[in-house]
Amino acid sequence: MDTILVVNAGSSSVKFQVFEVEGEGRLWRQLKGQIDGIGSRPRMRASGSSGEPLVDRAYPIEAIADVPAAMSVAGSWLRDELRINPVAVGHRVVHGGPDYARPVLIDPVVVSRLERYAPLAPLHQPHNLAPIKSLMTNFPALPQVACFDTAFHRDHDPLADHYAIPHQLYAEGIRRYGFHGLSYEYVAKRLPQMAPEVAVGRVIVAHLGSGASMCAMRAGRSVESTMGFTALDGLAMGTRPGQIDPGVVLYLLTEKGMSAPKVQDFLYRDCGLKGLSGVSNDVRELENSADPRAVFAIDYFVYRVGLNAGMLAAALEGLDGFVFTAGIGENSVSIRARISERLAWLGIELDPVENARHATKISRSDSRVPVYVVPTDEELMIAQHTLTLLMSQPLPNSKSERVS
Ligand SMILES: Nc1ncnc2c1ncn2[C@@H]1O[C@H](COP(=O)(O)OP(=O)(O)O)[C@@H](O)[C@H]1O
Ligand SMILES: CC(=O)OP(=O)(O)O
Ligand SMILES: [Mg+2]
Repeated sequence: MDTILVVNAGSSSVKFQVFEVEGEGRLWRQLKGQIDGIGSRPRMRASGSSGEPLVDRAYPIEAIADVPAAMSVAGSWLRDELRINPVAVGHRVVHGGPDYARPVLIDPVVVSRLERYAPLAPLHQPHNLAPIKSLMTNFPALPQVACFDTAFHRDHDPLADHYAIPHQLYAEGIRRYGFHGLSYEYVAKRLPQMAPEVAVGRVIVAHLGSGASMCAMRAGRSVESTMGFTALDGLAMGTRPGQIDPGVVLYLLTEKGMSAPKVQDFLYRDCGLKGLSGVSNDVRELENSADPRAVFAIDYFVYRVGLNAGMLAAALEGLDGFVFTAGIGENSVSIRARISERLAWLGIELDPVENARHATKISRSDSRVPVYVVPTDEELMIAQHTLTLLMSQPLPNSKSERVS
């Protein structure tokens, strides 16, 4: 059986899926799993093709202290316990820089180019590249494909992807890229099946996870994003502040005497919900906490989502639909309700019963703007891109020939 393994390292989770490749390029999901709660309550869960549980293990916080540790636990489980032996591996790589506007078959030149973007995504890029490099060393003939978070946003109008800085810096790659593109691409593919009349219009998609951003889509194409050059911008996140006056960064450097690496660590790891609450980066823990700072952190998150939705509605000059996705967007009934309340002025009216039962459409039938919950599937997008690239390439090993 030919299988494709997909690896998606986020900021608080490692997600993986295994797909069987059938003739004529069809994919069948064999296994879906994740280690989430990294930094709070690590837990590995996976299920098989019919949703049957394969594993459910909780770990002490220090047993899986970071993403590389999670990667190694998940890798051992797939390799040693399940004996997964894929014909290709597809990876989420957060930053494609100015070079990569679509998925690419990985070789050493690609890896060294992608390493240049590690400073632009220090929470992700090194973790995305580590398994690629280790598989390349141990299985040099194994095809690997990189799929980029930035790619879906690459058609932005120059007005949207420039900063107001001299053009020379844009040419050097200092641009507003936008992230979470694989998630938005999945939603853009799924929405026409659910609500074709909405999908052709102006839609805001709120990807609210540990990293969080929103995308303004017109007819399924990204026209604006809350994230920019790096995944620090926009909404407040688990450990990142979101939009912050660059003057604060200058102040930390010049007046507080923090070194540049210290400021980087601070902005990526100690701010956002974690910094504001002093309790946790994990929304589940904040929702269960009575600490006023935890309450404030969620209030802040909701407020900033509302503000940014206003900005994206302005970019779209109106709104025909709103979508929640990712860990918080798919699961938190109360945050969805509170954000929707803030967006009443845009024509959003939630149906509390449908919201509470996590229905696909959670707005009232008379809401001018319909609201949907679309569970994202970045891994499926990666598997599809990987297969498409495999089918267009002559492959080195015979086992993979059937795919092409
Ligand atoms: N049932 C839930 N209720 C509220 N928040 C949840 C729930 N499940 C997950 N989350 C939140 O989703 C976030 C993780 O989302 P996820 O999309 O997996 O992030 P990432 O991919 O960036 O690691 C965490 O803040 C977590 O607390
Ligand atoms: C880009 C980004 O923030 O990703 P994640 O949400 O997976 O951390
Ligand atoms: Mg994610």
